[in-house]
Amino acid sequence: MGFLMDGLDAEDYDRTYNDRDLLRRILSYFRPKLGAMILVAVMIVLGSAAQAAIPTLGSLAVDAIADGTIGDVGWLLIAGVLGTGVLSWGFNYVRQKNSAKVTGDVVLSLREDAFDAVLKRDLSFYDETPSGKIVSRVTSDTDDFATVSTLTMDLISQVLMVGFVTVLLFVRSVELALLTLLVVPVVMGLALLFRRLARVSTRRAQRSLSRVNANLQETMGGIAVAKNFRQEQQVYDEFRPINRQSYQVTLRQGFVFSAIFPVLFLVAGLATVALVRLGGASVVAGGLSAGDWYLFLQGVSLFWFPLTSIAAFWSQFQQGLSASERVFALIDAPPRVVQTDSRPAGRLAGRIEFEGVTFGYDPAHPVLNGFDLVIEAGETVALVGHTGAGKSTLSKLITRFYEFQDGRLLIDGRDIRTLELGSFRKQIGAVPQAPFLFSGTVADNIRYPRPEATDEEVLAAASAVGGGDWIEALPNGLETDVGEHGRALSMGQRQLVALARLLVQDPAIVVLDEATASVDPLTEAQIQEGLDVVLAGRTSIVIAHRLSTIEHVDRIIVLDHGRIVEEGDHGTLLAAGGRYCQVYNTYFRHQSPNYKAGSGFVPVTSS
Ligand SMILES: Nc1ncnc2c1ncn2[C@@H]1O[C@H](COP(=O)(O)OP(=O)(O)OP(=O)(O)O)[C@@H](O)[C@H]1O
Repeated sequence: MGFLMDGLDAEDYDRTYNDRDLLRRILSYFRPKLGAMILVAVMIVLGSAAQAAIPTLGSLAVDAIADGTIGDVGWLLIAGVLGTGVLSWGFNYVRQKNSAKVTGDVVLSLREDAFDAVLKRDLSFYDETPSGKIVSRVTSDTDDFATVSTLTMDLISQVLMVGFVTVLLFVRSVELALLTLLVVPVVMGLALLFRRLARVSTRRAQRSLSRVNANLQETMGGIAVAKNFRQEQQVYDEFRPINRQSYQVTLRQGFVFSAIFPVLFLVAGLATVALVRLGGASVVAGGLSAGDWYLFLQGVSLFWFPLTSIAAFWSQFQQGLSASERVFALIDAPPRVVQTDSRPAGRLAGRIEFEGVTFGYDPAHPVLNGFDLVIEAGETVALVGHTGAGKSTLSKLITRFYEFQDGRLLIDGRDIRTLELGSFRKQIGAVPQAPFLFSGTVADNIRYPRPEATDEEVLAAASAVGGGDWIEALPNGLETDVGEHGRALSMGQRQLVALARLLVQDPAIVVLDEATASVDPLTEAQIQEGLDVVLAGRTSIVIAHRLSTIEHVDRIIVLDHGRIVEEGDHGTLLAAGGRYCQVYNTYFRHQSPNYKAGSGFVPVTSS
């Protein structure tokens, strides 16, 4: 059981809505479709009446055969059955057409709302939630939700038909009708019991499917790396248990669902046997006509079918409900990053001040504890330190990925929480290690932060980076298609595009996570030149991985376990022989042009 349920826990933002709230929320999506739904309801009533009329006509025919009048009324009855059949088809057609439209429209708006909510989520949300799981909520969960509306309409139509049939049965024989109805509470009791089981197993099945999706998504994203390292087998080995878990959980769901029918059919079968026996005896004794008896037997099957499908309905209905719960939870997920005000940031100078900032991804385990740091406007600072020291964490707080728990973070002396996020982010240029390029041309990607930028502005930005020579190396210059995720460009070219993009954005603060991938010396020089141009006049925080960067920045900050252990410029720090030298020996020493294996160590004299 443990293995079976591994990884099927709810997401952080999942919640349980009470039935009333959930229903109210669902109905709010249907309210705009009231007209079409009324039409559907009318068609359901007419269609159900037409369906109930056919066995009645049949029973009249049986009676007519019994009393020998079939020759006179036969054609009339045939015409009646034909007419009712055609009408029934017509009612059904109008109903299906309109209900498909209602369902489609509801899914459309729900999916739009879900996608809108996804776009509004904090960046920490994407840091923590596998994209496959998000995709699954926006696609398959909204689809499952649609089944709720289809099923509800089916249920209403079936309940109505049961109503018509019940009235007919009571008109013919009160005793037999009561006998038929006796079994209803048993069936409904079983259905309700089943409902609880179905809800739990359905939720698990949905979660296991989204786990499969998340795994697939991640695998596809990193397929090149996996293949490079010949890790196909390991990738497969990771997928297998997740897929098997989905199989097991879905199988279990199937077992739960299929268990109910044999039980229900058994109860229904016993009731039919009793009716055949008692009704038959009544016909023989003359208390009931043959036509009535026929109507009862037909009526019972008309009666049972909806009852059993109401029971089955619960399972799918629950599936739809828990899917809608998942979509609403996504839409309602509270933001982590909370602004206390929304004052326009305006053009910032770029002074950044951490004042006693405490932050932990898990608040119980802070990564930063009472952290202080001032970065002056226009200063270029390199953050260095061993892996896990807290370099990315600092940049994620400045870019407002995450909410810190204590202290203050001031930008130009203003509390970062009081700035309107949209205008603040326009002033922040963040460049990740592997810059992401969207499908389209190089020019489209450079223009991305400011779509109204003219061709001249785009060309000027591209030319300013690395002297612009790199554009000539592209097969179609700035019109070169970058391919999916920029795969048609080299790593170095992607970085140059990202730098040109920054120039078009013109932010006051740049947060740059330097690429670790090595590029050829020419591109390296172009990137360095590009950086000089792009960072000039802006406050820059560089998570440094390149020797040429640390040699040129105004100040290097050495971090260790979320604390500043040393700061100063490259020369001074090297001379000091402290913690910086350890970091230098580990990460930067070998990048020197004069490097020979095993050489270039800087002696560490204090730490
Ligand atoms: N999304 C996250 N959730 C939980 N813990 C995290 C998360 N990101 C980072 N951490 C933890 O926070 C600490 C600081 O990580 P951070 O990424 O800031 O280090 P870093 O100095 O940037 O390291 P690297 O050079 O490897 O990127 C580490 O202990 C890390 O495990």
